Amino acid sequence: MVSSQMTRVNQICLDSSFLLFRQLYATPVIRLLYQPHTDHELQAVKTHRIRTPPKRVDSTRGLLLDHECVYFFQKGKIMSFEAAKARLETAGQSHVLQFWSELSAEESSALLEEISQLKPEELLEHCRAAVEAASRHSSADGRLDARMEPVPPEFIGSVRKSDEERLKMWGDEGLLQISQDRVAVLLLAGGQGTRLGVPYPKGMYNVGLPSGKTLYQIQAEHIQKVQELANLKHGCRCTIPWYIMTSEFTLGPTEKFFRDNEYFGLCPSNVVMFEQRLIPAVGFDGKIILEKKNKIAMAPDGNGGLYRALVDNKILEDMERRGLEYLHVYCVDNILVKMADPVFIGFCVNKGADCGAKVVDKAYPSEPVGVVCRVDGLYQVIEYSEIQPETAELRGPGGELLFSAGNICNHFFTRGFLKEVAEKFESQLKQHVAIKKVPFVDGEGNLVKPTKPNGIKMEKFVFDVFQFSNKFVAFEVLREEEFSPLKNADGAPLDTPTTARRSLLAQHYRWALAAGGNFLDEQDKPIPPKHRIKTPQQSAKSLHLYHTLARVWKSC
Ligand SMILES: CC(=O)N[C@H]1[C@@H](OP(=O)(O)OP(=O)(O)OC[C@H]2O[C@@H](n3ccc(=O)[nH]c3=O)[C@H](O)[C@@H]2O)O[C@H](CO)[C@@H](O)[C@@H]1O
Repeated sequence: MVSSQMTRVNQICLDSSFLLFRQLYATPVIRLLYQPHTDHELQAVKTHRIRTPPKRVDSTRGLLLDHECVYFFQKGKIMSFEAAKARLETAGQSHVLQFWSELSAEESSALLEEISQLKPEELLEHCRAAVEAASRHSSADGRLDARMEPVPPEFIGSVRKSDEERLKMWGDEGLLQISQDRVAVLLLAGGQGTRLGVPYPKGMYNVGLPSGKTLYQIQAEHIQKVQELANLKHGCRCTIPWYIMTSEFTLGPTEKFFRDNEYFGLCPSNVVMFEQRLIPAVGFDGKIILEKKNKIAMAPDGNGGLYRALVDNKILEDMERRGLEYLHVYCVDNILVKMADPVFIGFCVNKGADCGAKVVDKAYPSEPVGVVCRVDGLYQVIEYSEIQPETAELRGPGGELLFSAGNICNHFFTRGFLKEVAEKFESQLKQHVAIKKVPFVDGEGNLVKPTKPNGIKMEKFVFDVFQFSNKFVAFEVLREEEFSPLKNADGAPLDTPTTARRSLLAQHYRWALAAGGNFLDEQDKPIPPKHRIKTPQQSAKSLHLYHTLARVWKSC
């Protein structure tokens, strides 16, 4: 059995170091401490005839060698306790190993694995930047309000203000690009969804529709429908690949959910899941927070972690290999999201944009959506948590909100632009700071749930690349057709499962009416069209537009 007094703890690579190790030490018996679960590990077990453990499954990734050394896999690097110690010392974080002597073999290997993913220089810089950002956070220095200006109207396309012919032209362009396999969608699904409060990824949520469909299923079916429309119009068999960015918290359950549901009819090779990085939470003293004796408090690096994850996981190469030129990036929780929307894609392509954002008219000044605007002449989103209430309430000459372009986290990027961002600008992306209550272990190893904020979490935002664009465009869409986010649990006034469900049902009701449908009651008597299910923002003008859009989609 594993001795807790380990003499050596090392980390090896399955591909080369593993074999080297076998030759050097001529170790006859190798046993896994956990059930292999990735293809890579299963393959290694077969190739190297590693003895798998009895039914005991550990969360650690370790190999037990018969002379009481614990080795474990980690992407080709070798890490010993000494190396980990040196690494942490360089970064001023030696306290991470303070409980080392108390850890079991499994616990220590898990901690080493975590440390092996942190580069000392980056860690040092991360902790320094976190403390600096936190001190700026509480002062007014970093505020951009005084330098904000609205997006000039000529840079905003609008469903509301465009005639049927123009919408059709954009829709046709979008479908043409889709039919030529040049368009993919990318879902940002690495967030922890803390506000909704469910222990599984948000995309698996069922808002209580009569069909019982989850957000993931609705999205998968949407992809299929757009492919079908393009195929019908152009007589082709096109594919819209679906990239899904997850994090350590969401990858496993998301993969399983898709497998269990047979990818909702999509071809698994066209659903590409990858993981964004996690970064440590930092205390106000610049020290990494330990959430367990052997576990650093880690969180995803924000949805702007996308750009690093695209490189880490070779997604841009995958796009190039598939001949993809345009990417529609969106967030997981908007039940009305129109993925690969031909009108939006066509609009952006037609304008020669390398970067674009869908927006809706903000419903009220304090609505929790970012606003698309310009700061010192560059396009930017100022997040709802970073704008001052006085600025959000500013009004133009006609009484309309000055900063009304509400970001709905629907972005268009060309592959060329993403490549440029990844190569040149990723490291310049702004770090946003959130001061949070982060549970931690105290010096005696007791778990403490803080009553006031004690930790700094740093995040990058997906829209912070707008400033690097050569041609940015915004596209205003109808809220009632395209935006109903699921953020909070039922009981909250807005953005709940109930509001999401109602929005989708109301949309389908309008579509049925627009298509000439009638609704019958239980006695088969026609029910007069009900306008009371309209969402508050609906107007007679937008009702007209549903009809126009329905016609455009039908004719595409
Ligand atoms: C930073 C950002 O985009 N903010 C937008 C986001 O705010 P909001 O605060 O709602 O952002 P969320 O935290 O829900 O994240 C948006 C999306 O990013 C994903 N995610 C988040 C964190 C992470 O590390 N990895 C990751 O993939 C989430 O899973 C989600 O799909 O949506 C609102 C509309 O609903 C917009 O008005 C906000 O401007």
